[in-house]
Amino acid sequence: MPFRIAKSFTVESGHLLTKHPGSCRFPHGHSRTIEIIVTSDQLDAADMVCDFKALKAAATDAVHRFDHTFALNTADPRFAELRAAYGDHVVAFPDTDPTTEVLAREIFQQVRAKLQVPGVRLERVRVTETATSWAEYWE
Ligand SMILES: Nc1nc2c(c(=O)[nH]1)N=C([C@H](O)[C@H](O)COP(=O)(O)OP(=O)(O)OP(=O)(O)O)CN2
Repeated sequence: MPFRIAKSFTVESGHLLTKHPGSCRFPHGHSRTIEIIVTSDQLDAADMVCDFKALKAAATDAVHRFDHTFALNTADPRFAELRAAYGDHVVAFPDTDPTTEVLAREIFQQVRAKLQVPGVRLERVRVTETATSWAEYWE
């Protein structure tokens, strides 16, 4: 797979980590960059892996889910109350903390299901947490 391209997105994303021993167990937010990275053995008739717009189309819903929303473990005692108050702006993670690793896995699985370009493979998804930390998921 000698060719690799990526499309990046930025979201304003809130969460808390119920299992974290430090300050991350309290509500806080991140300006996250989400990178969708795909590979291909060859270029198409337009001399591209695929149009960047195809990556944007495949990733928009998965990325938008985390923009100006709050990701929360359903086991958090306040989950039901917050979901009732804020609806889909509280994104449910069943009995799982929405760590950066978990977000990367979730986005990877959603984008892979939507990306339908012959010969193009979703290689990985990288999600930043802060300016100095990120997580990737691939299969
Ligand atoms: N492996 C992971 N570790 C941590 C996660 C995570 O999702 N995966 N998340 C957090 C917190 O959400 C925290 O906001 C980010 O942690 P960190 O990078 O340590 O942030 P700091 O700004 O405190 O970094 P410094 O470089 O130490 O200032 C924690 N860990």
